[in-house]
Amino acid sequence: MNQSKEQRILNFVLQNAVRGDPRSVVDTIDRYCSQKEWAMNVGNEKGLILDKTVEEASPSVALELGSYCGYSAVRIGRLLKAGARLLTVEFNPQFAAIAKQMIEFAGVQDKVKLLEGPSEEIIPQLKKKYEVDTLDFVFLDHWKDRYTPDTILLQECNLLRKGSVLLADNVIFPGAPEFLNYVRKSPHFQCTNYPSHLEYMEVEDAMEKAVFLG
Ligand SMILES: O=C(NC/C=C/[C@H]1O[C@@H](Sc2ccncc2)[C@H](O)[C@@H]1O)c1cc([N+](=O)[O-])cc(O)c1O
Ligand SMILES: [Mg+2]
Repeated sequence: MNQSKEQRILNFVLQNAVRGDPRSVVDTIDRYCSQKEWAMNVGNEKGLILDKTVEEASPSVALELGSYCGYSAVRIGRLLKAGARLLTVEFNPQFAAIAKQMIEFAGVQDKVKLLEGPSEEIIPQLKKKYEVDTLDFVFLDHWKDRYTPDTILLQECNLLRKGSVLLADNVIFPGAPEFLNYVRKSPHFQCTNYPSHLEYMEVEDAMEKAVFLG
């Protein structure tokens, strides 16, 4: 049975990146996906915006919705301070298996935990089952029509506190118009837009930061 694109990306990392070196894993995925096969990793241009936002938030507990191959889980995990943790949610079993191997190869498995299941099931379990009080940082990069319902669900589950930072990928392409409308109209969020480009392409894209005001 021929391999999936995601398996080919993982194999390329296993053969070309340096085990235990998250930066080399990120760079190797970017090299493969810009030269061989496009894939929906956040990429290096938007990745720099992600890095700066994570460093500024300096989260103790972070959540990622949509692990895919683990690119941004590794990218975020490498920046976390001692004792901090990232929970990354993936519901596709094939992608979850790839992401777990990517996280382990990069050596960030002590900081990054992959939770397998849909976000709407996992989010309500975070407090009791995963011992989360509130989330300091949330990266939204899963199905674009889930951004708004999951942002509402995070609030309903009391997982956000004054200053919690949400960062959403792809608000221009493929686009998340109802999410932009929701957070920009809500009195509970302070929004900032970061124009950029779609990963590995010259297509316009942007990220949106929404800070919860309580
Ligand atoms: O569609 C995109 N992303 C959807 C991502 C989806 C990821 O999250 C889960 S869905 C899930 C995970 C957790 N809970 C519920 C659902 C999927 O299994 C996949 O791993 C996308 C598309 C483009 N593009 O150019 O077309 C560019 C991008 O940067 C993108 O992020
Ligand atoms: Mg994306």
